[in-house]
Amino acid sequence: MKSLVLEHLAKTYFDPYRGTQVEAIKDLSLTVEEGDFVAVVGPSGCGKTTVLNMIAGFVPKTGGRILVDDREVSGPGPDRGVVFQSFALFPWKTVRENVAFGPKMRGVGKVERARIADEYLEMAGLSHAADRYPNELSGGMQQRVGVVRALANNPDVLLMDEPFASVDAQTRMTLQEELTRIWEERRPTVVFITHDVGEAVFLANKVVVLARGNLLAEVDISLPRPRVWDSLVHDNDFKDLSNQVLQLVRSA
Ligand SMILES: Nc1ncnc2c1ncn2[C@@H]1O[C@H](COP(=O)(O)OP(=O)(O)OP(=O)(O)O)[C@@H](O)[C@H]1O
Repeated sequence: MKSLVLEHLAKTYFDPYRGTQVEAIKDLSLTVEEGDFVAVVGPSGCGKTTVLNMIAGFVPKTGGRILVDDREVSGPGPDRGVVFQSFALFPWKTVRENVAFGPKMRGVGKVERARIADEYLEMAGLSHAADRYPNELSGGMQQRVGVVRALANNPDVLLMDEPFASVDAQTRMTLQEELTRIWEERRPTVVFITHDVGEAVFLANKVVVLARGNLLAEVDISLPRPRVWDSLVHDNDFKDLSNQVLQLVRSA
């Protein structure tokens, strides 16, 4: 089953400062199968965030089609969950209320949405923080809440835009391992944008390399799971794949 299909997607911005058009995405076609984990990499300005924002429905496309589960996307919707670099949690709500917010918007009753929130919080090792407020949590914990808040909505596609870029290196590795564990357990369809080639290869089943608004390459990552840094960091296949993707990004 195909969860997400991009067909000849294009985006041209108007740059008001220069008075010129910017072709951010030229002609991009891509299929993401249900339950797949795709990471998108490429040099700064190649159009990664533009693609994600078009899939999310935040930025209107200027050409092509986006299909989620065979339905054409025309704006934001609960079928697509988004996790940003900034945590974007509601500061006046507890962690449990933040996670329960999506189910609440979908009309899920109070008892059931608290149950859903507690289930996801337990999965992310956050049960102890359920009654705390976001400003009482570390950046890494806030980002964990951001991830499970998006998952609790049961989206068809989870869109992640450099979600771990603003936490320290140690926390980032822990979050990457947790995300792979959660993904293996729930198998959501994920599109994950990152600058970090190692992160992309560690997390994904497929790495997509963009270059100047076009698809440059798709690299299958068939490393065994579960993936943990302690073993992968010494793994020759991991090193070879990371080098292959790095060369592609550098040639882009
Ligand atoms: N709102 C906008 N108006 C005009 N041009 C834009 C706008 N947003 C992005 N662009 C341009 O579109 C191109 C792609 O930008 P985008 O942010 O999608 O790239 P990116 O690969 O995500 O970059 P980075 O890795 O630096 O975040 C760039 O040339 C950028 O300057």
